[in-house]
Amino acid sequence: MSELSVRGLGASYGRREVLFDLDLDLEAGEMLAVLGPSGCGKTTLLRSLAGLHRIDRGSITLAGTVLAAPPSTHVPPEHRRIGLMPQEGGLFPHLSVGENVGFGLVNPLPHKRRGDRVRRRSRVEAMLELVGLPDAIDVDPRELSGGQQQRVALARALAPNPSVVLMDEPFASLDTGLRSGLRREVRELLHSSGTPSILVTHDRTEAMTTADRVTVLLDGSTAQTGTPHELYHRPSSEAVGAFVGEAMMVEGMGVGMAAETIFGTIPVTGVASGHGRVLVRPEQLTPTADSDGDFVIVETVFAGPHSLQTLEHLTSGARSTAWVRGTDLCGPGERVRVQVSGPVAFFDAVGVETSDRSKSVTA
Ligand SMILES: Nc1ncnc2c1ncn2[C@@H]1O[C@H](COP(=O)(O)OP(=O)(O)OP(=O)(O)O)[C@@H](O)[C@H]1O
Repeated sequence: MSELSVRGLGASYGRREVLFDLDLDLEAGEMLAVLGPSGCGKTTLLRSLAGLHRIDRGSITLAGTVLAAPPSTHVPPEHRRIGLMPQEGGLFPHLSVGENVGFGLVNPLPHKRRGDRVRRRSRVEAMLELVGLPDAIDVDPRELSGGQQQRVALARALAPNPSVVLMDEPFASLDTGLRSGLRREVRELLHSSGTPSILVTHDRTEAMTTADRVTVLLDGSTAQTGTPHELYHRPSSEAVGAFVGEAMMVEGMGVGMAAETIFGTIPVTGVASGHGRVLVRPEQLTPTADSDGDFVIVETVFAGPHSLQTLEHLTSGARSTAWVRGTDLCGPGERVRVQVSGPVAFFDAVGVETSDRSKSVTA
């Protein structure tokens, strides 16, 4: 059974519907990324899970307990056992680091607070130790770097021992170098504490390199859920394929386990028939100098370890791009033949991926 299960969730602002019929499952101990473009409803989803936004339809269940199922059930945020790590940390500037981390540990009933102080301090110390800031308890959070503030925010989210941690673009304000280091750190911390988590992001690299599985949210609904590898190599639609990585859509004629394209006959991930399109990634193309080749190099852009070449198909004029390695590359005007290292995903005329296996990972 999933730790957190969302079924048919609908949410709106006034009469404007933002989330539609959304399904999502978070398994015990995993990190799930919710990846989607700006405005697709990611924050609304997190706020709905945390109980800060009332949903219109569907249900949210945590470890077998229904948290929301309108119109009858709406468990308030403080009773959900869900930790929230907002964008930019959201630390209280008038409280010390220790007071921030201990904020959710104060018993709201005054007569139950006796003995709490010692327990609370020891929990705060343990959390600060966990996130690598053991000496920061009395520090003013404004004196910390962006990365340190995010670690305090994680300590605060974990302190009440939540069943799930939700993170809303937690690394967005950090510079690139710090971001990838902290991503790895947070991932390891959450895995070692065994707390399942949801990471909301519009950054596909962040989602694909950090999470165990990724849910792609497009236009307010789940487009596909799978491992990063599944989403990249077996996207269920052209839109998902293009959203998770650089992609070219090339006309093709399905002929069983392969498709005929301008690159020749390429193996496909499923079974293909009729007219459709294949999704080709730039790193799958290998141009080789050949005076009889079907393609001509239009441009080569040096980009460090790889160069990006633009190729034009001589007969159709169709352009494609290839990531190529090496220093002795063909230059503009040179003829090349192009090999594709398949298999590639084939989409039929209505844009649906034709492999049965990919459908099994589609939410
Ligand atoms: N309080 C609000 N009232 C009305 N509309 C809102 C409100 N909050 C968000 N919206 C709208 O709901 C839609 C989804 O917003 P949401 O913030 O959930 O998207 P998002 O995917 O998190 O975007 P971003 O990545 O830019 O933060 C957007 O079109 C937004 O304009």
